[in-house]
Amino acid sequence: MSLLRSLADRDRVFDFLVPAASPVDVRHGPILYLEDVTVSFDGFKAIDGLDLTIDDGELRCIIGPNGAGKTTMMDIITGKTRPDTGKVWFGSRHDLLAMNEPEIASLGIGRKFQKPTVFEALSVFENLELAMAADKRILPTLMACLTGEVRDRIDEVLATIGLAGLRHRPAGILSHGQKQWLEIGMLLMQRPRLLLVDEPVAGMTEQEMERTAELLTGLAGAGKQSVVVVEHDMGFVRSIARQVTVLHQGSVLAEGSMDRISHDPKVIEVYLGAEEAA
Ligand SMILES: Nc1ncnc2c1ncn2[C@@H]1O[C@H](COP(=O)(O)OP(=O)(O)OP(=O)(O)O)[C@@H](O)[C@H]1O
Repeated sequence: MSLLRSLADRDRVFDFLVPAASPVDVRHGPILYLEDVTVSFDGFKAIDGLDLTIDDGELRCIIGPNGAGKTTMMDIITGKTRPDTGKVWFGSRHDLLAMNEPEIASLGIGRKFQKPTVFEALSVFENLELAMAADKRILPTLMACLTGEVRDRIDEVLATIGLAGLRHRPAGILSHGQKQWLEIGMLLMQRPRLLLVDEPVAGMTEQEMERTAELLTGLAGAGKQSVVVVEHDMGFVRSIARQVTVLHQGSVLAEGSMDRISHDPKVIEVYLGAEEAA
């Protein structure tokens, strides 16, 4: 019972809890499109005329000072926060502003929050099994015999996240970094098209950071999913970024390669100067 209760309590929306949706259409455009999005909290504009385009298969880093609106932007994409104005589209078929949080998750938008929330008493394998998208209801998922297809998918994900050797160990014994990879693996079980990842390397060792860089670049490189990473660690951003978007006061201050961004006087003034001084 406690397992079912913890499932219901979690921030994350599991794909198997909601009906399947029609696939994203990226034949003629980006996978994610935000136009002139604005949201106010008690008169304060946390997001102010935000435009953002993410191409299919892209790995994008979002940086910006505290309070720039990064988390609010993720909340808008996943349906947690409803903007006052603007457009938010997933491919050319799905208007995300017309959908609720579980519906958006079922489209294949997975979100990884900063803190890992794996089920510590379950094994690594069982955590992945639980996250499997094959069955849409909880109880049959927990009780069903594993099909070969599910086992294959779990093996594939275990190899991707580098935890194959720990498959039968309880998730509770994993290091912080390994828990983060397991949670990314749980999202991958649902075969997402877009992964939103919030500060993945906070609290990680250098080695874990390197492994996480390989994991995220590999996911986007394989072309099966697009990845949006919000991160403060500039060394990590430098190691993975192709395109970087800098948010400031709820809108885009600058966008481009890491090299271009790090020489932009506006970015240095509001963000990089402060980061390097810290
Ligand atoms: N529910 C809310 N009610 C009131 N104000 C909010 C709410 N959520 C966010 N804000 C405000 O909106 C602004 C943007 O916050 P947000 O958390 O999106 O920034 P951030 O870029 O993610 O910051 P950080 O890097 O510190 O996580 C902040 O000034 C914050 O205080």
